[in-house]
Amino acid sequence: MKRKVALAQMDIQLGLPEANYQKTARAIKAAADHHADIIVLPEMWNTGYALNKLKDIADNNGQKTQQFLSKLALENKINIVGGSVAIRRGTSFYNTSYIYDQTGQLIGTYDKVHLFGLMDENQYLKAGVKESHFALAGIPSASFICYDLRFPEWVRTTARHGADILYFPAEWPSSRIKQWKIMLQSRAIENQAFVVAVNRVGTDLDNDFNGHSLVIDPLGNIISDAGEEERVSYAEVDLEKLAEVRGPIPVFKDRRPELYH
Ligand SMILES: NC(=O)CCC(=O)C(=O)O
Repeated sequence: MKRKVALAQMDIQLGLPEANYQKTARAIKAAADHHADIIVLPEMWNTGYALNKLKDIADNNGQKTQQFLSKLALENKINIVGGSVAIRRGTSFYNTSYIYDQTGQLIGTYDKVHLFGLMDENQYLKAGVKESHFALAGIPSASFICYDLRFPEWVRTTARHGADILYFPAEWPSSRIKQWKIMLQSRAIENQAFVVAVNRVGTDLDNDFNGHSLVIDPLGNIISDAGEEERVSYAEVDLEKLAEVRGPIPVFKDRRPELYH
């Protein structure tokens, strides 16, 4: 089974949701025109890291984003891993993913579990507490958000329930892009899964972002690197490869969880 994945490596307008919704809609339509099965968006694509303005610009209960993604998924017959958006739920703010299938049904949600202090998330956001599992385009999958990448124990905790593709939407600054690549390759190898990771480009008040959205196979080979420009990039994932990798080295079967503390 093969699937074409589109990676929306976008610039994000800081604190300007309307402009970002419009750009995201264009990216989703472009991916559908290229006959992609799945499109993946970056982290916090509605607001960027305008965290001190969340009271005014966060999406209330994620309602606008949910309607927007559902409609675009259905109209364009495309599966959407909705990166993440800043939302308000009750009196708290979250960094939240919504995942839609191509009929416009919400099939997964995820609140970022590990908040990134260097970008002040811990001052403004509440952390999630749950794993995300979903079957998208017929593929058992799991999603994380950016800094979650640095916690292999969390990725493993989720992946051990079975995930053929691990999604990592991000706003990962260029100063640490070497670490981004190495850790994404590591998560792919150790979990014997494809990794699809979408980073933004552009700048905000504190950071420069240079993309390098990646698709990585279960052996850690980079299948596609979107480079440093704003673009929607495409890659094909061949799920047959999973059995070839997992058969001879069955790491999930060989785990010794009784020894891990
Ligand atoms: N938005 C994020 O979570 C950034 C994480 C990051 O840059 C890191 O180095 O980790």
